[in-house]
Amino acid sequence: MDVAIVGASGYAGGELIRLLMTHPEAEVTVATSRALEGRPVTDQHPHLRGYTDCVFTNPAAGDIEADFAFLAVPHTAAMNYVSPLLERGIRVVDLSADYRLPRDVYERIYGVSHTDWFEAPYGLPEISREGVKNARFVSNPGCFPTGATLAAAPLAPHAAHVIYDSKTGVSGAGDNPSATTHYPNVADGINPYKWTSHRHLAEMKQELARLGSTAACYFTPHLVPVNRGILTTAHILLDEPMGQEEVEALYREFYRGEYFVRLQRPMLSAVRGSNFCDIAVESEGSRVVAVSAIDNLVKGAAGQAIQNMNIMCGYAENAGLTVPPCLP
Ligand SMILES: NC(=O)C1=CN([C@@H]2O[C@H](COP(=O)(O)OP(=O)(O)OC[C@H]3O[C@@H](n4cnc5c(N)ncnc54)[C@H](OP(=O)(O)O)[C@@H]3O)[C@@H](O)[C@H]2O)C=CC1
Ligand SMILES: CC(=O)N[C@@H](CCC(=O)OP(=O)(O)O)C(=O)O
Repeated sequence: MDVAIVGASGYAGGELIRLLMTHPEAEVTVATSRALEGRPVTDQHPHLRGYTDCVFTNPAAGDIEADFAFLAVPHTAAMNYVSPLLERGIRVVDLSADYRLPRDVYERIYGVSHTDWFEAPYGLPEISREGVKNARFVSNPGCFPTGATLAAAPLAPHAAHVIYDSKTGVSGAGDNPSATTHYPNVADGINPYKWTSHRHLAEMKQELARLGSTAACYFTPHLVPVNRGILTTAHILLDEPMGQEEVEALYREFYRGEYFVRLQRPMLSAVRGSNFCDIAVESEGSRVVAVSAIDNLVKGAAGQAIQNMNIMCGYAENAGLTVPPCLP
């Protein structure tokens, strides 16, 4: 199957190329970048030298030739590609935020008008796999909502309040340098940002509701001096107290058979480069602390997008996603 990656020069696009190299059914035949048109992909992604001869191109949306396309471009850019691709029979996973929320919520939170909105399945397979099967278009979740929702999901129907506290690596901000990501501003520090107003909060609320929860939901992210990974501590305040054994049994049952969820002590280094989400829980009665670790560029972006492609196309769900993590 020929695969196009739109936005292939970015961090998420680079990860799509890397991971798809080991996919038995998919081959990257189109890698787009406006700024790097005509340059070898390995100029931007030198770690892939020897693995690909691809050259960046810059086709119009209606001229992209492929069986499947990933959109790894910023929100507001993705919405220009979806319909032209679908109209030509190309299946699509969008990694941006453009189709994750109802239109009015999206427009309010992102402060833009959506020019091509329609409802799309939300591709967090461990929660909503059925909607992804046989879909022609899937919206890939945000990185924070992925780790947060997976941490709290088994307890969602029993929760009165869910407070997510996340630590994220700097690659979450993409490869465009800024004052926020400038080395001296990140190194040796832990910086909370958007304490009560991060744009991913709406997605977190949406996913708790999908799980049958009426819990109030709060979220504060922190930038930490690591390249990759999101560690989320979910404080789940329960309606009724629950003991440790009961909580552990609930998580084991909820995630039974889920290849990408491992119930073990979460460490960013133990999931790095992989599509795993590691989760552990501890109960103190009416509060359960659930901690998850993901790689923001893999389970939080490119890996989950490939997982969705696999489900959409009927491939093994872990095809192209079996390379072990790279601790330390
Ligand atoms: N980084 C992360 O951890 C995560 C990212 N995402 C989402 O994935 C998408 C990509 O993120 P990331 O890789 O970090 O971003 P980067 O900034 O690293 O890369 C963006 C890519 O999109 C291209 N691009 C930018 N603007 C446009 C445009 N208007 N039209 C077409 N192409 C464009 C860029 O190349 P060029 O300018 O040369 O065309 C580049 O290839 C974003 O929507 C992001 O929110 C989702 C989850 C996690
Ligand atoms: C460190 C950092 O800046 N992280 C980004 C993560 C957002 C992201 O990746 O965007 P998606 O909505 O596509 O998931 C942020 O907090 O905005």
